[in-house]
Amino acid sequence: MTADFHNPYRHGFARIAACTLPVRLADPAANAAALSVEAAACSAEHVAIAVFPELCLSGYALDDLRQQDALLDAVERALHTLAEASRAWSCVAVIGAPLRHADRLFNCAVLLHRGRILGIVPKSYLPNYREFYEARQFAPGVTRRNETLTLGDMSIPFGTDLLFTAEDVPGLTLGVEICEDLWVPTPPSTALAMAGASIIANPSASNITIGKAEDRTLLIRSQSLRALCAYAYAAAGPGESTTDVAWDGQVSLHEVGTLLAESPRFPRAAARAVADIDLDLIRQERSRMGSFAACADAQPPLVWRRIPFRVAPPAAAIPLRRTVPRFPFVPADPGRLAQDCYEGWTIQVSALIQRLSASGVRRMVIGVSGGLDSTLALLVCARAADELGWPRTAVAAYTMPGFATGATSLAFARRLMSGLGVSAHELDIRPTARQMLETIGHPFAKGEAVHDVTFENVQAGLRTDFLFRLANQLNGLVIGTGDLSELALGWCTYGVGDQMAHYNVNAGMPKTLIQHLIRWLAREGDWAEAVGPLLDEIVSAEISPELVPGDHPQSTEAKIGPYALQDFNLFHTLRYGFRPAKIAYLALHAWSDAARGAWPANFPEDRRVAYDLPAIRHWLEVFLRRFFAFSQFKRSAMPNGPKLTPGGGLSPRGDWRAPSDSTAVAWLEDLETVPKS
Ligand SMILES: Nc1ncnc2c1ncn2[C@@H]1O[C@H](COP(=O)(O)OP(=O)(O)OC[C@H]2O[C@@H]([n+]3cccc(C(=O)O)c3)[C@H](O)[C@@H]2O)[C@@H](O)[C@H]1O
Ligand SMILES: Nc1ncnc2c1ncn2[C@@H]1O[C@H](COP(=O)(O)OP(=O)(O)OP(=O)(O)O)[C@@H](O)[C@H]1O
Ligand SMILES: NC(=O)CC[C@H](N)C(=O)O
Repeated sequence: MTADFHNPYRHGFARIAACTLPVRLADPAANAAALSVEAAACSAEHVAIAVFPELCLSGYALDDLRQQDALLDAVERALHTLAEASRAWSCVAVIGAPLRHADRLFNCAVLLHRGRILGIVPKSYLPNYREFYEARQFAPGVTRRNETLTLGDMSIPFGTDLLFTAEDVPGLTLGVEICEDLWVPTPPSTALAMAGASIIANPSASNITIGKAEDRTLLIRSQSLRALCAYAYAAAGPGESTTDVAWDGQVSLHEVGTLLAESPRFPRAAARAVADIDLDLIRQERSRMGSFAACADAQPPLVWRRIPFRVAPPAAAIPLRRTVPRFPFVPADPGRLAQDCYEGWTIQVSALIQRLSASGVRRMVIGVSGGLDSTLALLVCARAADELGWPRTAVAAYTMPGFATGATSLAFARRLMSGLGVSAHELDIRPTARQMLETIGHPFAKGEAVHDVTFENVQAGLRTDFLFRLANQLNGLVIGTGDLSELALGWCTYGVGDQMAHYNVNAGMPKTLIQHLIRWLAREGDWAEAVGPLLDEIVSAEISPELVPGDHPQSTEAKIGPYALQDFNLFHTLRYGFRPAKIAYLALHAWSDAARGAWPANFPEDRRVAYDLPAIRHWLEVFLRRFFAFSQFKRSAMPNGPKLTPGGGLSPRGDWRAPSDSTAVAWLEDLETVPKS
């Protein structure tokens, strides 16, 4: 049965929980009862895997009580009870318990599911330093592979060679390591991930000391990034013995370096972090980064036992448990956004400085329209001149009014050039454009109001012609202005205009980030006073190519879609290769409710809009047609320019190689699976 469109399992997600709960020391029956309540609650929330703390069935901080047979017998009885109780849960519960095996005692993770114990994983590396004395009671599990543990009438796979694979959720494979295992130079999760585990569960009992939570987070986050996996970490909290240490019950879910969910620290009651893990994202990252597979292939061969289980996820609509950022290129967190602006801008400036130095030219030549893109490029040029110790007049800036140039844009261009102190020029392209239109026999030259693409491109082309010849004359480079979003949509004029330049500083910069970058630049640097308020005005203006005359400026977004949505579509297509139905599903979560989720700082209130599914679907179709079937020939011939965002670049020599004569059929077919309302 195919799940409902509004169901995360249909779109490659699996719901995972990391849980902590109060324990009673040396009281397995009571702990089993509490665990049962929590596992049932997770099941009710459609969780596929719920991870509980290390030794939570007995309590962790028991020291030598761990070796008491009465306690260990009680643990085994409690496990039987839990196995029985698990018939009522749909989730796999990963719980910690001390278990006897082969005349030794092991610190174990037990995986319970629908009345069965799927397997038992012993802790590989025991901490036995500072406040830890585990080696006094436990045997290390690192060498235990391919064994079976007997518990009453149950024979259970036991070892560090176990992987748990969902048969009915593609890409869901679970590997387990326990607390200290993460703190060693090569954690078992590294091998587990390379053997196919997409999710790593870590039941932990990590006492808290000042600053330690940060260290844990650093380890978890980096392991999830390095092993390209999701990492569910569940630490022991209330109830653990405070004889000599204290506990904070930290639980968190990370996915490939990103924190998805965490619970408050120092909980007094049961607490959990729940999130939908993107298994498509993990698969895509692993298959793209060939070094992941190469590293896996270079390891000494190991035999893994793969234990199957069935999640039986719900088929009906259920809400997604995950924040989907509205602007994948523009973080809502103000600190992160400021940092991204600083980095993006500095990369642009330093790349331009390198190109200017290497080429030996002494001038930058640029067309200034008063629009966003040329504003940013002009600021980059001005700063490059400053850093090179050149006068600002080394920037030869030209505003070139045409048939549709608005008075506001022209005024913006003039004020910007003079405020920055660059060498400012005005060059009317209309006589030359008329001449060209007449020469090619265009009806506009005879006075007819024909404003077709030829009419538009004659203007864009002449501007570029002027700039290139001026560059020859001035010993300069033409600095390009076209941005990443326009390149994605083919919204630029081939061979000229914002498609062509000697060096394009904006080629890697998405439009949604440019808007914030200009706001940020309005407040940074020594030009804040001279042009800061002007920069705010430029960002607030309607985006328009101003190539067609009319009562209102030509609206770019009315034609090719809101950049907010098109940048969203671009990011998920480019970075992860997601199918259109998934992108539409994600966009719906990001954009269907203007009141849900954070907006980036300073984002204007009147632009805080929502998009419903029909709008999302419509603009996604425009994107797919333009990106896959139309615009690649423009990208195949694009000039040099730096990649800027981790979301990707579109250079045919770098981040995006594609044929110029492809169709969009496969993507449009997939889009058909998206409901029309
Ligand atoms: N697959 C292919 N391989 C090689 N060449 C191909 C091709 N498909 C079409 N062509 C050729 O390319 C031409 C189409 O490309 P092109 O000449 O670029 O023209 P086109 O893409 O039709 O028009 C450019 C559009 O971009 C807009 N624009 C331009 C500049 C800036 C902005 C802005 O707002 O920032 C917007 C402008 O308003 C106009 O609508 C076709 O007429 C054909 O000659
Ligand atoms: N009136 C103009 N004077 C000088 N250059 C222009 C003019 N109009 C366009 N250009 C040049 O052509 C480029 C492409 O024009 P376009 O309208 O796409 O860009 P923009 O106005 O800078 O920014 P946006 O695309 O955000 O409106 C400009 O960045 C600029 O370099
Ligand atoms: N239980 C453990 O393995 C704890 C050891 C680990 N280094 C920690 O303090 O988090």
